[in-house]
Formats: sequence, C-alpha cells, structure tokens
Amino acid sequence: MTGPDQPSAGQDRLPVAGGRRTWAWLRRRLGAQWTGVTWAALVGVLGAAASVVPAYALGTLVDRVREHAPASALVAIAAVIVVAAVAGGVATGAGTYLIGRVCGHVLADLRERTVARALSLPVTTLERVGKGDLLARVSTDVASIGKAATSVVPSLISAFLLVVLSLAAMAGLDWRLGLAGAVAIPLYVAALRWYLPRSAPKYAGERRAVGDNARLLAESMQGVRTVHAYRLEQRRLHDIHQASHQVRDIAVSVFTLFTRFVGRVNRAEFFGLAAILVAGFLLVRDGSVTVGQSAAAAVLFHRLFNPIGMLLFTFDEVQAAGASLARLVGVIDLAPAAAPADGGDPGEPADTSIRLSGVHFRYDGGPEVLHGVSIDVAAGARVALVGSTGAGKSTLAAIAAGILRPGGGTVRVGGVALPPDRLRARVAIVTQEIHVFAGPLIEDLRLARPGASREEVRSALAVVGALEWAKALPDGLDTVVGEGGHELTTVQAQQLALARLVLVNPPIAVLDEATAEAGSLGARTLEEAAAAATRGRTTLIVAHRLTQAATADRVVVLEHGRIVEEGTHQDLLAAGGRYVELWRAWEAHTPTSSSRQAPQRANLVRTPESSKS
Ligand SMILES: Nc1ncnc2c1ncn2[C@@H]1O[C@H](COP(=O)(O)OP(=O)(O)OP(=O)(O)O)[C@@H](O)[C@H]1O
Repeated sequence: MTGPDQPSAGQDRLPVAGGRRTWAWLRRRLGAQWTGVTWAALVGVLGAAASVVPAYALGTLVDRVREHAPASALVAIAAVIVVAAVAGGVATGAGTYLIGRVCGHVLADLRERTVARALSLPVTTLERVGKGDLLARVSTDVASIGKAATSVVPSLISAFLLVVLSLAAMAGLDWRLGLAGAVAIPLYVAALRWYLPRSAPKYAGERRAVGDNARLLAESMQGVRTVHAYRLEQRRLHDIHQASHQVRDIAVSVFTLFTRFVGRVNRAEFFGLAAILVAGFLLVRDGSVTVGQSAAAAVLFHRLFNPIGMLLFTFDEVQAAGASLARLVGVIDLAPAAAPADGGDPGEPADTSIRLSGVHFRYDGGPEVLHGVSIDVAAGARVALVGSTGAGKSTLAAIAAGILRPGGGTVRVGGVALPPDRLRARVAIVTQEIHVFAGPLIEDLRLARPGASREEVRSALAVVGALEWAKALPDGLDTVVGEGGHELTTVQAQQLALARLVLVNPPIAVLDEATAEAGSLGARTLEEAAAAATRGRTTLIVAHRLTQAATADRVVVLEHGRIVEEGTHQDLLAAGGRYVELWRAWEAHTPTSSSRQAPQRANLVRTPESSKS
C-alpha cells in the first residue's frame, strides 16, 4: 500500500489503487463498523494490561522471597499471578476474536464489492486485461487478505497493544530500565526500514507474476482449441514455463530477504536484553531498584520477543495483504459500463423496432472495425447479417444488444436511445460463447428468470425442442449439468441458451450462435429452435449458415465494417453482387444439396404474409 495515490494500470492490466486511496477505503469500511471496533479496542487493551501484571508480580515475588516474607504473602502474590494470567488470556482471546469479527465483516464487504464490480465491468475492459488477472484478484488476492484478516491482523493488533503496555510497565518500574529496553527500538526500526523498501516491490512483483501466470494458464485452457489448431502447444508451454520460473525466482528472493531480516531482529533482541541486564545490575548495585524490579523488567522485555517477532515477521503477510487490498480497491474503483453522457430520462420506446445509426467501433487501441454502419429492424421483423469472417457481424450484434458501446453513432429502440442497462433489459443476445453453469439443469435455466415455475421452464424447453431429451436425462430437469456433471452436447447447450431466451422473453432478440459448428443435422435442429425462440420478436441474426439469411425478411451484407448490400434474399440473388458470391461459396461447401435449399420460410418464421397463406 505504498504506491502512488493515482491508480496505476498497464495498458493490458487492471489498475492498482494508490496507498492513500487504499487507506481511505479501509478507514471508511472500519468507520462503518465503529461499535465493533470500539469494543475490540477496549477488550484488547484490557487483555494486554492483564497480561503485563504477572511479570510485574513476579518481580515483587522475587523481592519478597529475598526479604524472607511469610509463605502466605508469597501465596497471595502467586494467586495474583494466576488470576491475572487467566484474565489476561481470556481478555486477549476475546479481544482477538472481536478484532477478527470486524476484519471478517470488512473482508465480506470487500469480496462482495469486488465481485459486483467485476461483473459490471465493460466487456472491452475484460477482454483487454484478460480474465486471468481478474480471476487472480478475486481468488488469490481475496485469499491472501482473508488469511491476514482472520488470523494475522487480530493477533498482530493484540501483540501491538502488549508491546506498548509492557514498555510502559518497564518505564513504571524505573525510567532507566524503560530506557534500556528502548535501546532495542531503533534497532528494530532500522531492521524494518531496511526490510520494507526491499520487500514491498518484491511482494508486488510476486503478486504480478502470479497473476500473469494465472492469466497464461487460464488463456491456454480456455483457448485450448485454438492452441491445438495452430499448433501453439510448445509456445504456450514455453511461456508458462517462463512465467512459473519467474514466480519461483521471486519467491526464493523474497525468502532470502526475509531470513536476513530475521538476523537483524535477533540482533535487536540481544542488545535490548543485554542493555536491561546491565542497567538492572548497575541500578541494583546503586540501590536505585530492587533485584525483583530488575528481574521484572528483564522478564517483561523477554516476553516481548514473541509479540515483537509477530509484529515484524507478519509484516510481510500484512504487506502482501496490503498489496492485494490495493489490487482489489483498484477493481472496486473501476468505472462500471458508463451511462450515456446526457443522463436525462430518454423516455419510453414507441415500439420494439431497433435502429443502429452511423455506428463506429474500435476495440481498445485497435483499428476501427465498424465504419458508420446503419441498420433498421422494424418491430417484429427478422434481419440477417452476413459477411466474411472478421467483417464485424459479431461486433455489431454485441452493440445492438448493449454489450459493447459504440464509439460513434446511436442504437435506438422504438426511436429512443436507451442507457445500456435499459437496452440490455429489452434486447437479449445468444452468443457463440455458450456456458452451461454447473448445477441442476432447471437452475441453469432459472438464471434467465429467477423464480420461473417448473412448468414455465418445461414449456421454454418445449419451444426449443429440448424437452424430450431433458426429460430423458438421469434425473430429468434436476440432473446436474455443467462442469463435473452430465455432459451436454454442443447442440443441447445451445438449445439451453435459446430456452433461456424464451424465459427472459425479451421483445428484441439478437442471435449470434455458432450453428455452423453443429453439423448439418444439429444446425437444422438449432435453426428450428432459433426460429421458434424468436417468433414474434424483433430479431437480428448473425447468419453463420446462409439458410438463416434465406428465411429472413431482409439480409444485410457486411464487409470490412461497412454495409455493401442490403435487400431480400431473392433481390440480392438477382442483383449478382457480394451476396451471390457468399451464397455460391456456401453452396459449394455444403455437402448435401437438400440442406442447401432455403427452407420454406413459413416453416421457420411466422410472418403476416405466411400466416395468411
Ligand atoms: N475482442 C477483440 N479485440 C480486438 N479485436 C477484435 C475483437 N473481437 C473482434 N475483433 C476484430 O474486429 C473485427 C470484426 O470482428 P467480428 O468478430 O465482429 O467479425 P465477424 O464478422 O463476426 O467474424 P466471424 O464471422 O468470424 O465471427 C475483426 O477484425 C476482429 O479481428
């Protein structure tokens, strides 16, 4: 937490909050827990004060023994020692527990805020920084803070209170004994000042290296198909190897630094105790203090070895937790997907049409990929987007659905430019990235509409033609699917995504599914499911198979981020332009001629004309 105050961020990394900002965040969260903080402090001070009494009483005991005091006096002192030790132990335990509770609340709050902010991050930010860094923060960094907050920090605060009160007690015996004990303080401080500036960058570097390593691993796993396809295995392994070695080297250097620090701490302990013993000897010889007082000072100081060691040695964990906290506050401080600049209430859309006007877009720092694209989808109509790979179809679909914000131009629903959250509430998208969440199938579907009844889920599955296979699963709708559960086929997973769309029941649907990867039989199933799921909705569909374009009301041909043609399937075929080239290429690559034929439009989409016929 010693960095500059401005959050720092690499072009491809999430930002890290500065020291002042991180402290301010922590102070505010602790302020919100002030009752707990006050109780913890009171009980902690009481525990530390009671823990000092036995050493003090021990000195008195030594003096009484030397004075040949009666046994009853010695027993009374021994009783005081026992009672104070027990009371000190109980109060210290209770104080540590109360501090732990406060830390636990702050930790829970931190975790919730980080995850909430992570989930609301703009997709472009996530894509730029990679999910690995974010995952490392919400897992490794939260764990590091969790460990510090629940075990280290409470003991550390108790130790700190004990050190302060013990030094005060030593000075109370005789100020010169206190002074002798204080000889150690500059040595401890010197040890810490030697250690901290060296360890801080090492810990930050360690966290960064762990984050980079996690990112590389996550990317390699998520992109395993691409890795295989381009034979990148060796290169990825080499990169992971390098990153792992970097983590190991940093960890070793951190440990080496730490052992040198321990040597310096031992030196401070030696000089402190030696100073007390010498001062005690001289003061006893002068008759300024008793042997018992001198012994009590030595015992008090010796008893500080553990708490001081605790303070110093766990500083690294606290520092690591501080570095983690700064990384999490950096995420919390990130701006969520920005609201539109005008901010005023844009009003209610007149209908369910969607119009993109003059849309420009570039991915972070990259070249522009959409150059002023305008598309108008009338209420209830179905428009297909076609074009070569990389033309910008998926980007445009994501903009229409409010997932990406255009760099220029507008998206209007029913004539109104809605803010992103209201746009997303009206437009649902099914993307190529289908994720089946681990858990019972019915719960996976209820993610789309929490509280949906079993009957509603069944009818959504029926709409997309998935009810039969879902009922046939080992536990029907309660079958555990996703990671570690029953494995679903690509087609089944995509049917689930479409069933979620049905449950959401949006007036506007954007489809960008990977039907082309489903094989021709699966693709036909999915085309029918998509048509059923989008029936009655305004639909923009990225036509990965051109049969989807053939059944649309209108086809928009996109190339290099620009619209090059627009019209019905028949018009475009007649025009003999780019669409014809795409259609011919599609026909040439489709094995069965029957699947090449454009399916009867009435089979897929019910339009006013087809329902009349
Ligand atoms: N996350 C990203 N970061 C940077 N550039 C991107 C990103 N996603 C897409 N692009 C680039 O934007 C351009 C348009 O991509 P897009 O995926 O929208 O095309 P597409 O027509 O949907 O292609 P496909 O049919 O292969 O899905 C391409 O040049 C692509 O490389």
